[in-house]
Amino acid sequence: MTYIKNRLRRTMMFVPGNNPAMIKDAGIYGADSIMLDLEDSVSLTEKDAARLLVYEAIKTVDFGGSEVVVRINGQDTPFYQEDVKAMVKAGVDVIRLPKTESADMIKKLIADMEKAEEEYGIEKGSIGVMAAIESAKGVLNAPSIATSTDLMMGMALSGEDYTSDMHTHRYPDGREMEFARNMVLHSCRAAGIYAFDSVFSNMKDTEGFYRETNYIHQLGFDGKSLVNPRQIPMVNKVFNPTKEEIENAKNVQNAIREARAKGSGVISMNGKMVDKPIVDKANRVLETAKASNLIDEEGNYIGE
Ligand SMILES: CC(C)(COP(=O)(O)OP(=O)(O)OC[C@H]1O[C@@H](n2cnc3c(N)ncnc32)[C@H](O)[C@@H]1OP(=O)(O)O)[C@@H](O)C(=O)NCCC(=O)NCCSC(=O)C[C@@](O)(CC(=O)O)C(=O)O
Ligand SMILES: [Mg+2]
Repeated sequence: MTYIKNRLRRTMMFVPGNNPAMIKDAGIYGADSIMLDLEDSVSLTEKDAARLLVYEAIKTVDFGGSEVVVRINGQDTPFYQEDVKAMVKAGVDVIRLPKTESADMIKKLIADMEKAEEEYGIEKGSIGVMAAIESAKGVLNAPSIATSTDLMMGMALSGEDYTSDMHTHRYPDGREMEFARNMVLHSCRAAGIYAFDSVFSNMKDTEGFYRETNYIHQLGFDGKSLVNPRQIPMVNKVFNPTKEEIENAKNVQNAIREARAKGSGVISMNGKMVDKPIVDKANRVLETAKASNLIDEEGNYIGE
């Protein structure tokens, strides 16, 4: 496996690293990324067993088209060093560092990965990293964390630990996470990396899940961390462009082509101005549609 810098990353599903049944079938649900977890879903007594299981799984399980990410244990734990070594040796796509609070923590991770890469003869730079932002300190340092290494694939806001650190809870309107969401998102956009929103832990609250997913899609996040396969189609429904949006994007491209042929960079389409930023947005809609297999090579709609 090798880390791919640019790809579709709408859904990143946590899979407990000590659950062989869940790990074995994780690839069938069509998540863009599967995140095998060695941290908080694994009890202290199971840490070594989970590391071995995840190592074997990366080597042997077919995860379909999903990218494989592993959330290792934090740098303040006795499990961290072994986790880094084992995941580098296994050749995981991306390592996710939990509870990241500074650029120095990422620099330490990179140094430890490089040591392991040398030891096991793995190509340097073939494994990406991502940072989970889970505290006030992490949020305030998000801009420097985002730019701490060229191998940074993205950052995720971790709503459960973050709201605990802030002495609050998760509320339906999400106001308690407004500042953190905007800090993480702006840091990611400025650094040109992916931005992931938090898990939504109440599996029964479908309405709440849709409300939150629509909200973070509107803000500009690339995707969301998930805890259950039932959440995958719901996120895709929100993030995938509709047939109407795809048709509109194609019309924008045609309109600007026409305008440029006449020597202009701006044109009116159905009473709305079309210029460069509108064209950039239309291009992004069509790139997402293509990556999600909603249009074919010629741009014809083939989605459901
Ligand atoms: C929540 C629940 C117990 C519900 O169980 P249920 O039994 O009700 O699920 P059902 O829907 O009935 O399952 C139907 C079928 O799907 C299979 N299936 C279910 N879930 C699957 C899955 N995840 N992967 C593969 N397969 C799965 C299941 O095996 C069954 O298969 P089958 O029997 O064959 O039909 C279960 O989903 C689960 O354990 N989730 C993962 C929880 C987890 O990892 N938490 C830690 C990460 S968060 C954190 O740490 C906070 C954070 O750090 C986050 C941050 O940093 O972002 C922060 O601070 O915010
Ligand atoms: Mg957490």
